Amino acid sequence: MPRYYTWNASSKNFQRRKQGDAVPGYPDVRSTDALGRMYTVHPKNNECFYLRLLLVNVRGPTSFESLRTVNGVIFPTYRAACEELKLLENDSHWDTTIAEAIISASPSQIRTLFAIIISTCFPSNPCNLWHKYKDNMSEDILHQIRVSSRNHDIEMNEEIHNRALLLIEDMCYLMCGNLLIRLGMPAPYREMNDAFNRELEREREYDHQELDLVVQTNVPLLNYQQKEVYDTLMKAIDDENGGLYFLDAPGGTGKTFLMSLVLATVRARFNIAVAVASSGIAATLLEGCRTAHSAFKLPLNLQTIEEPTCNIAKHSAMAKVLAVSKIIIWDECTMAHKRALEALNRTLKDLRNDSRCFGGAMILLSGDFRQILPVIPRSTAADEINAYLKSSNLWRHVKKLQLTTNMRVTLLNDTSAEDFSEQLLTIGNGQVPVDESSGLISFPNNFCNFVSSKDELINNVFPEIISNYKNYEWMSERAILAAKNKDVDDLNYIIQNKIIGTMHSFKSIDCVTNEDEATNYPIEFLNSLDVPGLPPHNLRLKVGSVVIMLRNINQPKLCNGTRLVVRKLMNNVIYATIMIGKFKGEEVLIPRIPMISTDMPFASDRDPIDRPGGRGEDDRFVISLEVEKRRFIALLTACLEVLSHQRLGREILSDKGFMGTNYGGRPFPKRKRNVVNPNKGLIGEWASSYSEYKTSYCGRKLVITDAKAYCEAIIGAGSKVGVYYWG
Ligand SMILES: Nc1ncnc2c1ncn2[C@@H]1O[C@H](COP(=O)(O)OP(=O)(O)OP(=O)(O)O)[C@@H](O)[C@H]1O
Repeated sequence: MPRYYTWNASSKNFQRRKQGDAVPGYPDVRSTDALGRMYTVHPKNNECFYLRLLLVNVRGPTSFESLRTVNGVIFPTYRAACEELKLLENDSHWDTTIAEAIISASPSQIRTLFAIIISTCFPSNPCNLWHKYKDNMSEDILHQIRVSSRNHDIEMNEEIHNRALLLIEDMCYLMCGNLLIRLGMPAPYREMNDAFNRELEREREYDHQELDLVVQTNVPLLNYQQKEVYDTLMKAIDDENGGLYFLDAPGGTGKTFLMSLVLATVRARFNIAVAVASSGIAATLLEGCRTAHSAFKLPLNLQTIEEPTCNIAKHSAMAKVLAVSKIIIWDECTMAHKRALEALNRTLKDLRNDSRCFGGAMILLSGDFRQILPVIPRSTAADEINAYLKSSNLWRHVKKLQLTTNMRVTLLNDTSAEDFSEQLLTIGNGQVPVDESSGLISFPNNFCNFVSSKDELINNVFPEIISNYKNYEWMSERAILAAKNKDVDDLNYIIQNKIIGTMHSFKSIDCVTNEDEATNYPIEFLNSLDVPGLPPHNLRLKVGSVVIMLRNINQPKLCNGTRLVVRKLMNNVIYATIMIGKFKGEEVLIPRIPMISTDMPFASDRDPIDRPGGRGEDDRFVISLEVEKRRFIALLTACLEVLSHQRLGREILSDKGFMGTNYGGRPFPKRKRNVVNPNKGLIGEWASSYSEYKTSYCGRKLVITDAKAYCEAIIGAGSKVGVYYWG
C-alpha cells in the first residue's frame, strides 16, 4: 500500500502518490520503495486482530475472501480461518490431539498422553476430555478382566474407569506432584491405596529377589578400587552415622555400575535409597532415579536466592521418604549449583530434626569436575566457578572416594581407546599447554579425525544416510555436537534434506500472557525470537528425523535429553521411538506443549524435541511471552542480542518508554574506556569522546555485552534505567 499511496491526514484517506517512479503500463500510478508497517492490534479487537494475523501469515492473498480461504474452504470469520491454520490455541486442540492418537495408539499410550496433557498443558476442561475418551483409555483393563475372569460378557463399567483413573493419577503425581482432584478431574476411589503414601510405596516396590540376584552377581565383578569404595559406603550405611561422600571418577571408571550396585544392595534389604541426578538424561541411567530439581522440589531461580530451601512440606510423602532413606545418591552433582546442595542440607536438617550436616543423612555425590560445571545463563567463567560445589561451605565436610581404572578400556582391551581416555584426562586436568596469544589449546594430532568442511563432517558421521536412516540402531550410535545453535540449524537442515519424505512444519503459537502488553509485542516479532531452551518457531520434521526432548515431561522415560526418532507425524501429535537408555525401543506420543521460558522474561510454549546435531528439535506449540516490568533489564539484554533490525530495536525500546540519551537522568558517560565491573568482568567498551561513540558505535548491534551489569554499574542495582540503542 505505501508503495503506491500516501495517507492524507486531513481528509483521512489514502491517496495515490504524486511523486515517485512511473509504473510501466499505468500512466497515473507512481511507486516508491517505501515499506509499509502494519499497526499492532489488541487481541480484544477480535476480527481485526485475526485479520492482521492472517495478513502476516498467508502468502500472496488476492482479496479478503482469499485470506479466509484455507484448503479451498472459505471460512465465515478470520478467527475460524486462523484456527484452521493452527495459528490460534483453543481448547478443542486437546480434543483433536487425543482423537488423532486413538486411531493407532494403545490404551496405555493414550493414558500417558492424557496424563501429560492434564499435567503440563492445562486444558480448561479436562473432565470433558476424560468423559469423552475414558473408554479408549480403559480398554486394556477391560480386556485383562475378561481374560482373568474367563467371562467375555463383562462390559465397561465404573470400576474399570476407576482403575484407569488410578493409573492416570499415579502418572500425574510423578509428572507434576498433583493429584487428579487438583487438576480439575474427578478423584478416583482409592481403598487401601492411599495416594499420600504413593511416594513411599514407589520407593519400596522393587523386586527384592531380582535385586538380590543383581547383588550376588555383580559384587564379585568389582575391581579392587570399586570393592573398596563399595565396602566403605556399605559400612557407612550400616553405621547410620550419615556423612557426605564424593565419588570422584572420570568417565568409564564404573561410577554408574557401582552406584547401581549400592542402590540394589540397600533396596534388596527392604530399605529406601533415593537416587537423583542433575540432568534428566543422567537420571535414566540409574534405577528409580529422578532429576534433583523434581525430586527435591528445588527452586528454579537458585542463582537469585541467597538461602534457598526445598519446597517439601514437613508432612508430605516426600518428607517421609527423605527422613527414612538410608542413602541419597546424587549423580552428575558437578553440574549442580552449590545452592541446590545447600538447600538440601537445610531441608534435611529440618525434616529429620537433626542439626548435623544433612540432618545426619548419608549423601553420596558423584561426578567429574573435568566435565560440565553448572550452566548459568549470561554469566562469566568466574560466576560458574563461584556456583560450583567446591566453592560451597559444605565441601569441607566431603569425604573423597576415588576410581581411576577405566573399565571401558579394560573390558575392550583396545589400546587406541586407552590412548583416547588418557588424552581426555590430560585435557580435563588442564595439562595441555595453552597458547598465550589466543588462550586456546591444540588437540594432539592423533586425538580424532579432523575434517575441513561441514559436508565432510556429515558424510563421515552419517555415511550413506539415505540407506541407513531407517536403521535406528545405526542412528542411535552417532550424533554431531555443535556449540552454536546456528550451526546446529545448518547441520540439521542439510541432514534432514538427505532423508527421503515430506517435510512437515510445526509452527509455534506465540503470544504475550499479559494481554495488556499484546500491542507492544506483535506476534511476528515474538515468532522471530530464538529463545534459549525453546524450539524454533517453525519446527520442520520428517519421518526418520532424530529429535531430542527439551523438557522433562514423563520422567524417566521422556526427559530433557531423551533422543527419539520420528515414526509418524500428525497435526497435533508426534509418534516417536526412544533411541537410547533403558526405554530404548518404546513408542511414545508427544503432544504440543505450552512452554514458558524461565531463562528470559518470556513465557513460551513449544514441543520439546531436537534434530540430529545437538540442540534438540522441539515442536513448539504456544509461546506465551510474558514480560514483567521488573525484569525489563533482562528484556533489554534479550533485545540487544536478538534484534537484527536497528529500527525495530529502537522502536521497541521507545514504545516501552526507556529510550533516551541518558540513564535515569544522568548524562551518558563518555570518558571511560573498558569499564570493568568487579563481579562481571568487562561489560562494555565506553567511548572516550562524544564523536567517538557516535561514529564507532553507530549501527552496532551489541554495544553492551551485559545490559544488567552495565546498568547496575552506572546507577546501582535495582534502579529504573533506560538504555539508549544507537541506530
Ligand atoms: N566391575 C565391573 N565389571 C564389569 N563391567 C564393568 C565393571 N565396572 C564397570 N563396568 C562396565 O564398564 C562400562 C563403563 O562403566 P560405567 O558406565 O559405570 O562408567 P561411568 O564412570 O559411569 O562412565 P560415564 O561417566 O562415562 O557415564 C559399563 O559398560 C559398565 O557396565
